[in-house]
Amino acid sequence: MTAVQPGGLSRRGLLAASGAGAAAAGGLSAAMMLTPGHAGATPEQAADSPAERRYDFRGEHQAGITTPAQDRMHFAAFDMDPRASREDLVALLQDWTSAAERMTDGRGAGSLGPLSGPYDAPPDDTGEAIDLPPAGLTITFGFGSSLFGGEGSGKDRFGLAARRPAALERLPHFPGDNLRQQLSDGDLCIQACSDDPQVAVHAVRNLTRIAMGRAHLRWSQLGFGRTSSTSDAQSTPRNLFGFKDGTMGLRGEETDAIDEHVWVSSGADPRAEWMTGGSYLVARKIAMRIEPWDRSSLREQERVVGRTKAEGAPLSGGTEFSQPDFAVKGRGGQPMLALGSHVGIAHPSHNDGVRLLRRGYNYVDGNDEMGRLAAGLFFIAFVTDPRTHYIPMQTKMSRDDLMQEYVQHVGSGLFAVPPGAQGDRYVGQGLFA
Ligand SMILES: C=CC1=C(C)c2cc3[nH]c(cc4nc(cc5[nH]c(cc1n2)c(C)c5CCC(=O)O)C(CCC(=O)O)=C4C)c(C)c3C=C
Ligand SMILES: [Fe+2]
Repeated sequence: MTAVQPGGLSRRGLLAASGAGAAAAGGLSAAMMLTPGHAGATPEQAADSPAERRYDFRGEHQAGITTPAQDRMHFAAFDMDPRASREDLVALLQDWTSAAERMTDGRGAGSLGPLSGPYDAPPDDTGEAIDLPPAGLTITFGFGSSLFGGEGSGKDRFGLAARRPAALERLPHFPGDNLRQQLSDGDLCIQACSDDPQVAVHAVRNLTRIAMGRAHLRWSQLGFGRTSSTSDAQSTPRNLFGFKDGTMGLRGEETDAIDEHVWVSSGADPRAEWMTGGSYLVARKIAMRIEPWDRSSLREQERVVGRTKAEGAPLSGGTEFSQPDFAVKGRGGQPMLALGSHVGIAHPSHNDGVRLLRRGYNYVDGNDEMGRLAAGLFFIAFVTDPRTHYIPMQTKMSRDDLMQEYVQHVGSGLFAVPPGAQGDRYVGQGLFA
């Protein structure tokens, strides 16, 4: 996904152009006072300044997948309202498409903006992003299996059962899972990522407002501090265990590997040809047992991860980006890098060559009544097929991963992410053709 030249009227431009305070005081529609023009970044600034960076919403694939992972995330899952029809669903996706296109371009969610329109009506944007550039905002939409009805998901309310992808089943129960229904599943999902948390929250808030009467929030999660790198240009961040995370993640620049492991190819599922160019989003809310971890020795922590805490190098030797060597033996003939370490379990050589495009975030939801941090990792991966690229690896992890002692999966969701909306199409339009 490339950063694009800004177009249209930015939020900052809107404020400047509208003379909003005066308009409001005089009871005028500030929309009438707008003049064309743009006060946003030049392409050079867009390239140089993370705050001014913007990504085109439209394209072959949805943004927010191979886009360089931003630092903040707001993820939200929605259920359709009980009385909503297929026409309501289509209209919602059309409205979400136009709002997402506007907001990722740094404009308000609606055409009038936060300070315009009839004085006696609610503004079509909530306003907390006035003056804020998009900071690389991407908005990515997905469909949950319950949207399609049939096969255990109830009535086919939207006439979609025949087009449900075979890969879009509810994820199975894994040993050790302690899933809460109020943190799992959903008919629809939105992943909003930005380098500014207020911009990501503004996007989800406005999309939720737009959905009113058609769909409602089921659960949501804020994330800070990416735990992955999806571009060669990014340095490796650290997770809440204090380890570098994302060293071996798939990078957007590896286009052949991305085609193989991330995008759904034509012919992959005759029933769901509409998914060509799309992907599957696996979301797992993973609580981390921070206090026991903090009381464990550095030796134990490195043994569990399989990498050094300082540099993130495999325990078999080398530097951060050296390949692990599981044959290297240490004292007493024991492998330097335990096969049960997290890296040992997850390495492609032990998973039929599978690689994941991970896009997770740290989270802290305050603390529990015992004074323990309610913290963890909101794991997101985009995969070509969860049946080959997630379920087998998670099955092994939940059984054999040394890290399992320090984590517990509490939320879960699998969503079909349609290809990007091109031309004047709306996101997911192929599903309704
Ligand atoms: C099923 C997939 C995975 C889950 C769930 C998962 C949770 C999880 N991971 C860490 C920390 C690290 N993971 C690292 C590497 C790594 N993890 C997965 C998959 C899952 N992780 C993969 C495929 C890999 C790459 C393996 C490889 O190719 O070698 C690392 C090492 C650094 C890196 O390569 O990114 C760390 C650290 C936590 C804390 C966590 C759940 C809370
Ligand atoms: Fe991992």
